[in-house]
Amino acid sequence: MSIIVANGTAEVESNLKNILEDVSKVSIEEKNIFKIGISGGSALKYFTNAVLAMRKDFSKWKIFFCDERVVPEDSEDSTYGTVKRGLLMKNIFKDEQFIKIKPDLNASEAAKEYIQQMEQYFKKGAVPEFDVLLLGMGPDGHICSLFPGHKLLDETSVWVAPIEDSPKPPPCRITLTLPVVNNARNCIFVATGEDKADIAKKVLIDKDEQLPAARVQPNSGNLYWIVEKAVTKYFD
Ligand SMILES: O=C(O)[C@H](O)[C@@H](O)[C@H](O)[C@H](O)COP(=O)(O)O
Repeated sequence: MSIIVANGTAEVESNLKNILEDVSKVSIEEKNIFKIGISGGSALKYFTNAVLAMRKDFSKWKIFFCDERVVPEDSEDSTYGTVKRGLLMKNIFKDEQFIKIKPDLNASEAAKEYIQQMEQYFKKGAVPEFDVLLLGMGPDGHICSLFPGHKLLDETSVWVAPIEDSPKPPPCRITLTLPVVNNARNCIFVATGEDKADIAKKVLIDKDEQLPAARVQPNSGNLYWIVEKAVTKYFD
């Protein structure tokens, strides 16, 4: 695990940019495609700024969602909608580069349909191997839409699961499951702000596996934590 301590959010973004440039280059050289899963919240903002600073050819990128809220695309809660209102409109990506949910379905149908879309990009019968999963961590230690104490944390039978009782609104979502998260070639967390200091200590120092973020332990991939200095306040 690499913990990268950044002085401020601009340094968070530049570290993220550097890692994404390196790993996307390797993936495209090896396989002619780069498959990344992105999260909502502040991670999405840092992703957007890192991408805007790159000024490169993104045509080989395919962008998936680590989780998504089952809401219409024009809702402020839609992660894809937020991307669409930002990066797409700046003509950085084409709409077809995004693998997105069908928001008219219910959560259960949307999760199944998302798996079918993923099957076009990952080997059938094997756990999908993302090149990068970009993860945020909630103040309760959640990742994707996998919340502490929720039964979905133990879900191993599907790549993508529905959730209809998310403790954080909106309640209906789909989420990658932990076996998929841990099979990624690179998991990159971004965590900023002093309000993440307490939970970051529990996850990174105490390694409390009740917390979803502490259960991100890639099988053979790399794990990066890009954290602002304030997040490491209780590390000593
Ligand atoms: O679907 C969601 O509710 C968010 O995407 C959520 O999972 C987010 O990633 C974390 O809460 C961290 O968000 P912040 O970094 O903004 O605190």
